[in-house]
Amino acid sequence: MVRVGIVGATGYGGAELIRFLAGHPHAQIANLYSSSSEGEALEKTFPHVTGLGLPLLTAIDPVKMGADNDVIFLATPAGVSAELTPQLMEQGVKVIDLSGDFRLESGEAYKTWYKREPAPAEWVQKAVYGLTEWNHEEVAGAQLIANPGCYPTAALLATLPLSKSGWVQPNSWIIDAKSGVSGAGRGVSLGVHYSEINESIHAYKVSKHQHTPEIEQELFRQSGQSAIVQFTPHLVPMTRGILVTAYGQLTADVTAEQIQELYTSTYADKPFVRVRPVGSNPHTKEVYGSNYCDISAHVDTRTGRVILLSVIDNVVKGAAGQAIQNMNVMFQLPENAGLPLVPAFP
Ligand SMILES: NC(=O)C1=CN([C@@H]2O[C@H](COP(=O)(O)OP(=O)(O)OC[C@H]3O[C@@H](n4cnc5c(N)ncnc54)[C@H](OP(=O)(O)O)[C@@H]3O)[C@@H](O)[C@H]2O)C=CC1
Ligand SMILES: CC(=O)N[C@@H](CCC(=O)OP(=O)(O)O)C(=O)O
Repeated sequence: MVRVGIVGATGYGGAELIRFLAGHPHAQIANLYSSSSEGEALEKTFPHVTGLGLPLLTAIDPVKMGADNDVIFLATPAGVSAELTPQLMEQGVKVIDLSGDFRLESGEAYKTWYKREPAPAEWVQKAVYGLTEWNHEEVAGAQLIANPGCYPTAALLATLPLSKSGWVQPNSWIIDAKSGVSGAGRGVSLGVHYSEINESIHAYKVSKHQHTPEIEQELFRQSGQSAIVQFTPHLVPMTRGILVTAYGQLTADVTAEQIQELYTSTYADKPFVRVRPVGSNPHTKEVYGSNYCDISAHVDTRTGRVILLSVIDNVVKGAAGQAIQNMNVMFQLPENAGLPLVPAFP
């Protein structure tokens, strides 16, 4: 059994890690760490985990944590893992970071978009970007995984096959995205106050969102062509789910059926990407609570654009589910071990 430690267990990412790991056939929750609730039972924060026999929350002590776990998930805010990770890795333990601290290769870019100091470059270099479907081999050999951001997961799985094919002008991508409120985490603020967001929708961080350079970096890494993307996130009054609508200018007369064929073959052996029929419109509810990313393609012959639709559950494929998928690959376990295959519907 893989011994798992979770830092940030009292947050949404932590709660979802526990939901999947509690039923994982090859992993056991060995330690739960908290910076605020040391000595408490997690049931006090999350009654929904009552009866799982979880360990009590203990204090974060990076010097001890390496020996007590085979892998540690860091489901913590930006800046925390930059500090903890080097100390943990020096003890040989594997680390899967759900935050953005190790995703951007450029420290300058991190500073610009996250508005804080980057992790030391020598540690950032050790990180493998954990978009499992595209980096399987590197993930298998990694000690440190930078788990992708929620929006980049939905956007990259949708745009990468076409970016690589050369059928779309690289600088033409426009990525319009909508997210449920759990994407902002469990912390309370006016921006997620029920009466301010319910029955309303708004864009935020227009042209300034920290996932923009992450999407551009990975489009370049996988396709070899640099791309400047226009990315606009929106907050919608639902709990979970992301819908990405990606528009790209086609360079050739390509039909939706040809694009469908490209996507079907690209993702043929990938258990968590479902290519939906040409012209269909996936709903976030159809992946709710699951690790799936569902993608469909439309072609508008009038404008010469492809329109890709991509849906995920932000806390699952966008965070905890993908993190466990990466753990499975790192420990040579079945890629879907512990991850539910059928979404909760309705
Ligand atoms: N929610 C989502 O859909 C997604 C989130 N992410 C990223 O994953 C990470 C976790 O997100 P999420 O679970 O939503 O966030 P939450 O705010 O829900 O939880 C974060 C947890 O981190 C712990 N924490 C806070 N400050 C510190 C600190 N200084 N040192 C150690 N631990 C701390 C807290 O637990 P305690 O007080 O017990 O220590 C808290 O419960 C974030 O980086 C987020 O950006 C990525 C993709 C999607
Ligand atoms: C709805 C909402 O607020 N979503 C968050 C998701 C980003 C996130 O989780 O942060 P990192 O991926 O950078 O760690 C946001 O837009 O900032």
